[in-house]
Amino acid sequence: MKILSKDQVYEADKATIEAEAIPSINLMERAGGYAFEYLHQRLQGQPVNIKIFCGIGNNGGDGLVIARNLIEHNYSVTTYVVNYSDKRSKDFLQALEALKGKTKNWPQVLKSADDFPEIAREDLIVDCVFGIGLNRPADDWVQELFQKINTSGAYVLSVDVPSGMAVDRQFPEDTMVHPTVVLSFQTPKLAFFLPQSGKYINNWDVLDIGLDRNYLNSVKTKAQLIDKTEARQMYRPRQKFSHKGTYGHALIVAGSYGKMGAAVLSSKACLHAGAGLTTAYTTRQGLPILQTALPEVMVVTDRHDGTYLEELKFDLEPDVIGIGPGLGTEKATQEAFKAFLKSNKTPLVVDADGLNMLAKDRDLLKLLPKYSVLTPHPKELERLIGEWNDDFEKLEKAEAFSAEYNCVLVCKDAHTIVVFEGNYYVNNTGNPGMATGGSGDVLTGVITGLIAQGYDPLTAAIFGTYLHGKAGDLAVNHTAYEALTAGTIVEFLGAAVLDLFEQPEQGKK
Ligand SMILES: NC(=O)C1=CN([C@@H]2O[C@H](COP(=O)(O)OP(=O)(O)OC[C@H]3O[C@@H](n4cnc5c(N)ncnc54)[C@H](O)[C@@H]3O)[C@@H](O)[C@H]2O)[C@H](O)CC1
Ligand SMILES: [K+]
Repeated sequence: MKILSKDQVYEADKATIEAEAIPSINLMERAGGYAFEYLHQRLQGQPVNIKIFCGIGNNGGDGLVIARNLIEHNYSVTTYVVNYSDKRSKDFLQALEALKGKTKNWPQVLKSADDFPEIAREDLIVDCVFGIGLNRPADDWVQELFQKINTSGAYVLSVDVPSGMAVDRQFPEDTMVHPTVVLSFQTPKLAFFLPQSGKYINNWDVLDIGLDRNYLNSVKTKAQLIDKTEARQMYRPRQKFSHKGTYGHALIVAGSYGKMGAAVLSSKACLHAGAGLTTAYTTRQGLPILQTALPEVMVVTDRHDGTYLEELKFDLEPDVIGIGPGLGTEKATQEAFKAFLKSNKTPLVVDADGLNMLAKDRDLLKLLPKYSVLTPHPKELERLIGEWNDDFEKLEKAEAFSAEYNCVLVCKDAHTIVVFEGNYYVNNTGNPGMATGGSGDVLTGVITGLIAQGYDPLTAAIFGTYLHGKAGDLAVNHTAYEALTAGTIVEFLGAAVLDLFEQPEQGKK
């Protein structure tokens, strides 16, 4: 699904008004009308006290349209205008006139914290204070209102975006409404998926407000959300007349003393992702461990007898190499890694200590083959690209890094974002149970296994991230977040592939 930027939403707005030759108030009526229907379907006339907080721009105007529709359907509604400015948008004023024509309970104007109403737990809050037009932090007293809403315990429906959240930058934390659900017009907003704002957004829905199809179909967005529809299109079916050679040979370079589990997990994930052959390269001590844990995996070892890798030489011609899990960053390993990179031409997936070694000796970055996949978690990413001030700057820096070193950067997080050639592929699977040791090793194995089969590195990174998260989601249906382990994620990789072709159950999104 395309994730439109703020400018693109305004352009889509304009394109719709032009294509349909309608005044802009019609679009507000449509957006507010659909938002009302969304609420009405769920409320079914329940006698709940609805408090609608409106700003003075078009988001506020949407709130007034929602209020009028609710009043027309006999809901108990109180409307407030949060007077953070004396200006009013044209459509807001029109929506206000229409509301005043329907009720004697005209909106109450709030000018300071003294004017705030009580908010009860049982109330339903409709948040229309700011939409995508927010361009600076809200005034202190308006932020106090957001805090009051947040601590009320009431159900909060934010219209388009949670008020106080900017869609194209990050304001200081804790200044936004924390919604129960966001009903976003036409497109989810990128900030929903970034940790600083996204941590407050647990539920969101997109409301199709009928913006111009031609515009929506042709617009190129920097960001897109990867869900089942997108992932399904990436899947490459197995061929009838195929053999293990068809699906490639993957090499996993991983493990050291006490961290052999990393080698086991990533090799196993590589197998389950469908690589034709998987070989693990590890220390001699690792041999019995891997051979016992995974009879399907071949093992090649360092000829030394140390607790960590001292040499990275093998007499194989793999199609792809996944390198890094559990390797450690001992000097000898670092030297072996450097020597390996100097001569290696095979596509790489680099993770964990592989990334740490790259960050320690940045000259090594230039030795990476084109389109290598790097899979850093936030701390590893910081070691590679330096500190960032906010989530948007992080993405800009990641983009610059990916361009400089010609690599696919998989920025792992609750919503992992794959960054490549100026595009952001935002993953929409996964859950907090996956924040557990070894989960990253599994992702490395999956991406490596997909590249072995012939998926290009970008697709492997995006699709692998999706499958990994989906496996975690399916696994957690059988257990608590707390009890989910990396090993269980591997066990559900097959189910994640099968799920690509399952229709959603009725009534379930
Ligand atoms: N295509 C669509 O999706 C449609 C969206 N609609 C709604 O319109 C808003 C955007 O409306 P806009 O008037 O541009 O902005 P806001 O209502 O978010 O903000 C109002 C106004 O306030 C000023 N401002 C910004 N920051 C501050 C601040 N901190 N303090 C004071 N004033 C501030 C600024 O001038 C803004 O313009 C969108 O989210 C949808 O809800 C349409 O109704 C239908 C089509
Ligand atoms: K809002």
